[in-house]
This record gives sequence, structure tokens and C-alpha cells, in this order.
Amino acid sequence: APVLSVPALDFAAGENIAVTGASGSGKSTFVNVVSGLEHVREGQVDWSGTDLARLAEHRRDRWRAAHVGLVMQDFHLFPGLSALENVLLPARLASAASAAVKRRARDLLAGTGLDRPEQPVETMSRGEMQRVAIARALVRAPGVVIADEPTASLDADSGQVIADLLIGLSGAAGATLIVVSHDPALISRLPRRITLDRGRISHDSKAAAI
Ligand SMILES: Nc1ncnc2c1ncn2[C@@H]1O[C@H](COP(=O)(O)OP(=O)(O)OP(=O)(O)O)[C@@H](O)[C@H]1O
Repeated sequence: APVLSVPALDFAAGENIAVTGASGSGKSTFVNVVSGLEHVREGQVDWSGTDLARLAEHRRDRWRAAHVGLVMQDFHLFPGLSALENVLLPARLASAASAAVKRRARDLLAGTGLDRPEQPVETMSRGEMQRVAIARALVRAPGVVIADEPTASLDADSGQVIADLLIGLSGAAGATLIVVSHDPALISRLPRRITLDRGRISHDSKAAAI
């Protein structure tokens, strides 16, 4: 059986979605497929007319860098670089660190409540590291923000800050927000909930409401 089998699924622009499911249900595969990290064997992954299934890997990578902000459980920050440098690094690698992006990086960091953009990330708390990761995810104003267990390694207070920032900053940017999570406090704040079970969608609150 395929790891993931989804006959049809649509997201509205700007929608906020929680994806839940037991360990091994396919959540990571789902994240990898919708973000273009992993290729689908059959079907389409269509984002506003761009079908990721038809793009070669290097074009998928370029598309993802421009259109998807990723926030992972373990932050994926670069030690030795400051908060600001971490926020700007992916844009720099894509030759997209314009003056506007640099301004936006500072504004986003300030918006997360971090007041020392020059602080090396390895000296930060886990909650602060995740704020940097959120600022980085949003710096190129992506159409979609995808977070994989963004609060899993944080205490409840930090988790709430991260939920506020993810939802608030994605909403302000008009981005669609997809969050894979087991965290009831975070899930309860996302209006649409999708449950995966053995690679299939076993529940979709939107479909259920129709
Ligand atoms: N490339 C692959 N080839 C074969 N099996 C795979 C592959 N990728 C994932 N799987 C299997 O598919 C199932 C779903 O994996 P996936 O990592 O998406 O689950 P998950 O819901 O994210 O789990 P967890 O919450 O434990 O991380 C697992 O049983 C996994 O072993």
C-alpha cells in the first residue's frame, strides 16, 4: 500500500489547517509532499496552477524557497550565526536578500519579541530559537507556511507564544497555514482539522461540515 493516498484535498488561500494522526500515519510524508520535498508517484500537487508533481527537483526546490515557509520541531537553525543572519540565510542563498527582505527580516524578528537581532542563536532558549525560525519562514512572504510539530519540544508557555506568532504572522501575511501537531492547545486554535490514519484522510472537519 502507498505510504500516503489522498484522492482529493483542497485548501482555500489563507486557510488554517491542523493535521493530526498517530505515529506512522503519514504526517511527515504529507508535509514533504505538499511542500515539494518529496515527489509523488501519481497525481498532482497543485499550488495556484503550479503542479509540483511535474517539476524537476531543482525547480521544486526553487519553488519551495520562494513560496513555502517551513517551521520544524527542531528549528534547523545554524549555530555560529546571529538571529538576523539565520532569518536571512535562505534568502541570501536564493540571491533574494533585497533591501526590502532585510527590512522585513528585522521587522519580523522585532514582531516575535526578540530585541537582539545580533544574538547568536546557540545562546537562545528553545522558544526563542523557534521564534527565529518563524521569522525566517515568513521573510520572503510565502503563500504557505508549513509547521511540523512546532511546539513539541517547548513548554506550555513557549508553545503558546509560538502558536500566537505562527497564527498571527501567517494571518497578517495572508498565508495559508498547515500545522502538523499533537498539541491540543495549538490544534484547538486551527479551524480546519484533518486526521490521517494509515496514509489516508480519516477525518476532515471541512468535508464533515458540508
Ligand atoms: N520512503 C519510504 N519508503 C517506505 N516506507 C516509508 C517511506 N517513508 C515513510 N514510510 C513509512 O510510511 C509510514 C508513514 O511515515 P511518516 O513518516 O509519514 O509518518 P508520521 O505520521 O510522520 O509518523 P511520526 O509521527 O512517527 O513521525 C511509516 O510506516 C513509514 O515507515
